[in-house]
Amino acid sequence: MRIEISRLTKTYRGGVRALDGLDLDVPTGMYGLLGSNGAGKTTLMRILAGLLRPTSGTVRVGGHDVTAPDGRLAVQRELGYLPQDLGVYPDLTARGFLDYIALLKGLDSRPFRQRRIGELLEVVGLSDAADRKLRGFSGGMVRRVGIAQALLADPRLLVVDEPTTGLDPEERIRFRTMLVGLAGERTVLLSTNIVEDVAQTCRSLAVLARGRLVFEGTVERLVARAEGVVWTVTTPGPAPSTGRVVSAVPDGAGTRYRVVASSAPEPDAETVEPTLEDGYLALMETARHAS
Ligand SMILES: Nc1ncnc2c1ncn2[C@@H]1O[C@H](COP(=O)(O)OP(=O)(O)OP(=O)(O)O)[C@@H](O)[C@H]1O
Repeated sequence: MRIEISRLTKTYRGGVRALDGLDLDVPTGMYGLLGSNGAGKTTLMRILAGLLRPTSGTVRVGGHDVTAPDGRLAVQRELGYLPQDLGVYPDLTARGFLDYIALLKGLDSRPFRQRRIGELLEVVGLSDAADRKLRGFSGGMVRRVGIAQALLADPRLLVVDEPTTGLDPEERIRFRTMLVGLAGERTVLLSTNIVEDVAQTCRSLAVLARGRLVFEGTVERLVARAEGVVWTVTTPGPAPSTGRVVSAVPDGAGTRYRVVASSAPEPDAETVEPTLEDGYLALMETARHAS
């Protein structure tokens, strides 16, 4: 299910311009949306979900215009949304909570709800915990309940906003692998500020900075942005003063620095293969200097 965004602007009351003339096409499959804090990701997700009106511009999801009342209803039927701050009722069980949300979504038939909820608990790997109260769930388990509620109406578009923040490494990996499994025929739009999550799950991505699109394309293309500008150097002295230090690891009597810089940060620095994180940092450096 394709998302077509054209000249999208959102200015909040008070004057903050969260989206500034955004043009973006999102294809079917798993798609990453990266950006630092305040870049406009949540604003975009909320507009897609029909929860927030843009100031101007158009957003079409599967051909329906989200900004028109008819279109918004059509899109809401096709879209599942996991917000950053999904509130759950700690005294409900996972099954009870999903049943409650299903009723709110208008799934009136009890046998249908029971069957659907059973299937979804299986999909998100929570069948064994289905009748436990949410109070005792880990962060990753709560997010998986969140995905299950987003999938209740079997949407063709799944929008997930920073779902792995605060999860431990194993939960993060399990969660993002589950998202890949859900992509297939669906579009899964994964908004995050964790570069590694996109590197491990998406073929293509967009990067936002201050409400503008600063990159759109494949993961390989963003990695290539850092070709020839990632260096390592080991020194007993302080960190190199040019470029952006990506990592600093104690190494013998000194420290091994990984640096993104347009020229060698030290005479004996050597270039290394870039990662997506390096590509992202190189891009952000360029975007910062351009503004
Ligand atoms: N309701 C609001 N009223 C006024 N300004 C807002 C509101 N919501 C967001 N903003 C501002 O809009 C900008 C974009 O915020 P948004 O939450 O969309 O960014 P984000 O990329 O999701 O950030 P984060 O990664 O921190 O969640 C920020 O400057 C933010 O302070």
